[in-house]
Amino acid sequence: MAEPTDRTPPEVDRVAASRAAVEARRARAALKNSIAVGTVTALSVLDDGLEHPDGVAGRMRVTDFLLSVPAIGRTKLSRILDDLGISPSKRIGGLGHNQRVRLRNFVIDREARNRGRRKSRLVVLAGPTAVGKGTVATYIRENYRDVLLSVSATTRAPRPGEVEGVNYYFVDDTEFDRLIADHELLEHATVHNAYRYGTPRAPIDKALSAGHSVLLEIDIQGAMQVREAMPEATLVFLLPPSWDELVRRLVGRGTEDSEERERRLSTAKHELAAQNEFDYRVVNHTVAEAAREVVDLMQTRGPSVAPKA
Ligand SMILES: Nc1ncnc2c1ncn2[C@@H]1O[C@H](COP(=O)(O)OP(=O)(O)OP(=O)(O)O)[C@@H](O)[C@H]1O
Ligand SMILES: Nc1nc2c(ncn2[C@@H]2O[C@H](COP(=O)(O)O)[C@@H](O)[C@H]2O)c(=O)[nH]1
Repeated sequence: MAEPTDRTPPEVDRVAASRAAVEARRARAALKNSIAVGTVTALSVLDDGLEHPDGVAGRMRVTDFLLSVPAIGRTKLSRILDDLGISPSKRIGGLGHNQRVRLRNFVIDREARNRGRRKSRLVVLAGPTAVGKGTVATYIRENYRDVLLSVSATTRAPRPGEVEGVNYYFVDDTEFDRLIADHELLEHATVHNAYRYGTPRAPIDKALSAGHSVLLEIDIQGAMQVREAMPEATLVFLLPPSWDELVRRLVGRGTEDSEERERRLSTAKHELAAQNEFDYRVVNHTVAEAAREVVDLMQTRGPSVAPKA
């Protein structure tokens, strides 16, 4: 669909603009989903847009296109646009020759780097409350023996059934302050504006040196700190099949009162918006399948990765 011109009557402008916006939203959603499951590459969408400037992909803003690519978020976006010499308002179909070449080379390089899925010894699993991070992480600990599941320190009280040193190290504020002061934590954060959580550094260094894979199940602030401290880490965002299912899981778990549930759901909305900052997204339809997808991203050693029957 063509951009509105000065000669277009205002009513047609509005209809055309809203139709274009709907189509662009659809294209962005399709791009996001298809890249996640690997059926369509960003390059094929880009080429479609370059070949057909008036088509859906051609009318997509370069900004929206780049934001649809996993692991490109708003923070990286402006640096990428600067490097490519492309203004944020440009559409794919409106790029000049040199801009086209630079953007295309950028996408080709990126896809070549990601091809075959990057394997890492350190994987960070994050995602909104009640999506199932703890359940998937526990499944991995019990079924994939070569993977060390990091045990965090927290200032929150144990829930019924939680065991010191298995689920968490339960510490008070004074001890948490000491852990920070002595640089014993790889990352730490106050989660849901309530309690403090942190990842002890020493067991991770030891496991990595011994050639084991390590899984961290932490919140998004912590994931970003790990990326800074250890850029070789792979960041995985766990998604619920739907928002309603997320709420069902939170309510069904029954471990928070309604005030705490509201607080967690409000954090969850912000957290879902950060998913493009991650290297991979995995949808937690079933625990075993989500766990397998996460372990697939790790360099695990031989038979220890076989799940129990
Ligand atoms: N694939 C799944 N299908 C159905 N229910 C699930 C699935 N994964 C987890 N659950 C259930 O969802 C609830 C929340 O899971 P879990 O406690 O692991 O979430 P979490 O992401 O660790 O939450 P939080 O960040 O709040 O600690 C639990 O009752 C769990 O049994
Ligand atoms: N930044 C960190 N976040 C952590 C860590 N350990 C757990 N968490 C996250 O906290 C919330 C709440 O956990 P809950 O057990 O009280 O329900 C959850 O999102 C965890 O992922 C950590 O070491 N660092």
